[in-house]
Amino acid sequence: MQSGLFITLEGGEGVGKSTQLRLLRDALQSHGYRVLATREPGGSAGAEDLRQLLLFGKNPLSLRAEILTHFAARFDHVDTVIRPALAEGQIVLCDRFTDSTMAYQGYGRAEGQPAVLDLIAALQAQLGLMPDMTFLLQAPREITRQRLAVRGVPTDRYEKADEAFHARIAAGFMAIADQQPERVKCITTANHSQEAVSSLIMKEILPRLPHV
Ligand SMILES: Nc1ncnc2c1ncn2[C@@H]1O[C@H](COP(=O)(O)OP(=O)(O)O)[C@@H](O)[C@H]1O
Ligand SMILES: Cc1cn([C@H]2C[C@H](O)[C@@H](COP(=O)(O)OP(=O)(O)O)O2)c(=O)[nH]c1=O
Repeated sequence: MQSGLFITLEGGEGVGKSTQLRLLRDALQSHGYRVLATREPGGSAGAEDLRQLLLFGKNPLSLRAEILTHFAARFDHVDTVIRPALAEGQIVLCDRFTDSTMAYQGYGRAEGQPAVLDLIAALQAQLGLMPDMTFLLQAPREITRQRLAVRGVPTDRYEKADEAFHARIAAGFMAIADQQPERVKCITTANHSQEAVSSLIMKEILPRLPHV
């Protein structure tokens, strides 16, 4: 039985997800909550092995193989890390989840082909765990490109993809937010200061928190 709260952060690369995850973890811990901060692809020992393959594998995978590998990692992460933490009443903060598979593989690589979106939705249904809240961080691509340039040269498979791919991903995330407005909150000012973004997110989370 789930009794904790499952919160995910989504958006393109460099939009500030990892930064916000840390700030939220610290803020929630200072309110006395037990928090697990994790990420995808990865987050469990087995899933971290699959992350290496997905991001840095020498050979490309076919689209469906790539989707299934993201989900293989996700099932391990959910089964061995996320679900046990939620069962203990922890707040789980996760950097990316199934919305990223929809956006990157479904809308980015498959350009929104219905059969591919259906496959991802079916795998998500099998997983049987949806985030309680998702924050979609959005900032102009020019800003995130500058941030990534400071962070270093593009390294993994996805960061190296062309601009049209990244535009489809951004549109894909917006489509998901339009379809599920109750769950997905858009943070359209992710280019503002880290503190401003964090307090906006905390304002949304606070009413949903259990009493400590
Ligand atoms: N609100 C912000 N304003 C300016 N720089 C930021 C902000 N949030 C994050 N950064 C910087 O941008 C870069 C990418 O942030 P990061 O949190 O790693 O993004 P993501 O996890 O979405 O890829 C990092 O160098 C980080 O310090
Ligand atoms: C979870 C997930 C991630 N990805 C991609 C998005 C990112 O480019 C990459 C994860 O790399 P990561 O370095 O964690 O991303 P970021 O720089 O945004 O913090 O994997 C998918 O394509 N599908 C997925 O299901």
